[in-house]
Amino acid sequence: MLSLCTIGSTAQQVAEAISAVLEVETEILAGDLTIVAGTGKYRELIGSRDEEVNYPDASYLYTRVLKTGRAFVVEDPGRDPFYGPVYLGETGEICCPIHRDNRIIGIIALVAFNEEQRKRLLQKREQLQTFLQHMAFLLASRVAEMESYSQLELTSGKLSAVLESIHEGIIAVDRDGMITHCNRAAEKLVGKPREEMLGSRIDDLWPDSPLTDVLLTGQGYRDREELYGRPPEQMHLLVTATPIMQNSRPAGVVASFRNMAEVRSLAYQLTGEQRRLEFEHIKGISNQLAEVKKQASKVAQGSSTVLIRGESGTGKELFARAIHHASPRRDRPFVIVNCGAIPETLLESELFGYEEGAFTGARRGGRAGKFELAEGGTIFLDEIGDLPLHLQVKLLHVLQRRQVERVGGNKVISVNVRVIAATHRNLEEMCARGEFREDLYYRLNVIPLEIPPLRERREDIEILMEHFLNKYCSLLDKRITGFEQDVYQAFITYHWPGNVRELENAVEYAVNMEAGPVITLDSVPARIRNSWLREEGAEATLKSQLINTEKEILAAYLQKIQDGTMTRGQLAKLLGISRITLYRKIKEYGL
Ligand SMILES: Nc1ncnc2c1ncn2[C@@H]1O[C@H](COP(=O)(O)OP(=O)(O)OP(=O)(O)O)[C@@H](O)[C@H]1O
Repeated sequence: MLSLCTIGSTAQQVAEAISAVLEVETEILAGDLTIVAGTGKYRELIGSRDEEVNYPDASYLYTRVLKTGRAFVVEDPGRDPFYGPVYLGETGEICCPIHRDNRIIGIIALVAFNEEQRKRLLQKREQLQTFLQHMAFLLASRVAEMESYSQLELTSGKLSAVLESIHEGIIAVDRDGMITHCNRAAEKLVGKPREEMLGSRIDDLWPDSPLTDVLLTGQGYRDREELYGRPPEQMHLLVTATPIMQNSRPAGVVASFRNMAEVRSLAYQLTGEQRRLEFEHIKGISNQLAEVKKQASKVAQGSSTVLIRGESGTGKELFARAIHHASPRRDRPFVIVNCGAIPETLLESELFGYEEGAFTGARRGGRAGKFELAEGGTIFLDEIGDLPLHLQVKLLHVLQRRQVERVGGNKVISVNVRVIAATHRNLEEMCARGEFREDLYYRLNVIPLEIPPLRERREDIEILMEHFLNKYCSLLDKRITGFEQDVYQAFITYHWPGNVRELENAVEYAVNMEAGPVITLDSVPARIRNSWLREEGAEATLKSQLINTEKEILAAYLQKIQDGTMTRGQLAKLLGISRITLYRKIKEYGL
């Protein structure tokens, strides 16, 4: 609660006005007996404390006023037992407490310093006491007023600290649409200093602003997407507008808004794909793979469109992710659209979004497309060869103008998105057959990257096997240390039509099946095992043919030894082998 000291100048004006009219001196004291205002001899004492405070135990006059809350009249200070020291030459006094909310916050006193003044006081003592009570009430009201004002100031200070600290832009307008408040975030989003905004009309700042409707109807709304400005500087905002009602009529509107791209980016960070993928996560030691990685990391820095070609499962998506995460867009969304997996009827709205009422079942308020969701980041258009012709035209427009138009709408939304497309199909042949637009092909093929199939880089197989073995052992909580030699051979010779994806699946299968400490041929998928056994079978036949031939040759010569036409030593020499080897072979073949 504020003290009387806070209204010192008002109290002084009151004291002087009273003295001027009544021709006696006036003294006003706070609850701790500090002299707040005074006339005559008291004027010099303002700010000091009344002499009475030096007699704290005595029930002197002012202490009694404060304790009892009553008014007192002192007819003769020198003889009054409660008056205390008459140190200024007082001859008479009327004093009255100043109440505020059941508490006494001070005293107001009329003091006589000569006989004439004393008479004047005592003659009209009743009226003067009532008068003092009114003055006391006036002073107390002023203190209350000051208190409300300082509370208001405090609240308003807190409120503006809150407004300044939030990330949302805030703009408030009065009933005439004049901007009365705005915060730092609003200055940043709108791109104008607050001095320019305050006092100007919202319509001038934001033509066709939705806030004008709220002023008219008194109906606010939450989280509605609105466009601010004109392309190319147009901004896509998420706005909440709340009317300020007074006597059931809108007296103003407060709008809070955020940049849609930031909202999405936040949503992406909180809920979306977080997997960061770097080039070092793309495993392999082949020169071919190293070359593609080198090219990809070079192009990552720019924002040109990339077209990744390669058979299914070669790692096209992996490369797209690595490019995004090595690029300056790494903290923005990486959005994937598989053009081959989404039904043609849905693909358009998936890519470009739709407006409310665009078709039956369209969501209220419409929905943003993947291009908008990727704002500031990268969109990965997988299986681009499957994009229907009519969407190829639309995509071409988006790539040329960097703007999207939602299905069923006429708003044009600027987008800043890097495009990485991928396909396993032969786009040149498709162009020749008229299935793929040539102009789009050239737009996409700015930076081509070709990932060779696994069978053309067999050096990568062993390292990939070990990489996936570690991955699935930790996922499945298994302790398998490696592969049997046969399994390596089987994997290296297999033709891998499904590329790395097939290899990954094969290792996952084997880790699941294997009960021992190393992966054996029995645990690998049958198609890989059988393919290997067939190869091994072919090898075995050749070996056995050689053995048979060797056997036949040896048998023929042994006949000569039996005939006595040749000795064993001569035969060994003739065949170019040692006598010991000859004996071993005779024994081995049972000759
Ligand atoms: N070099 C590599 N190192 C580690 N993992 C890889 C590698 N190449 C591919 N993979 C893995 O193989 C699987 C298939 O890769 P990805 O999906 O990138 O292939 P894709 O070419 O995009 O396939 P599709 O054309 O069928 O979409 C993924 O699980 C990926 O993590």
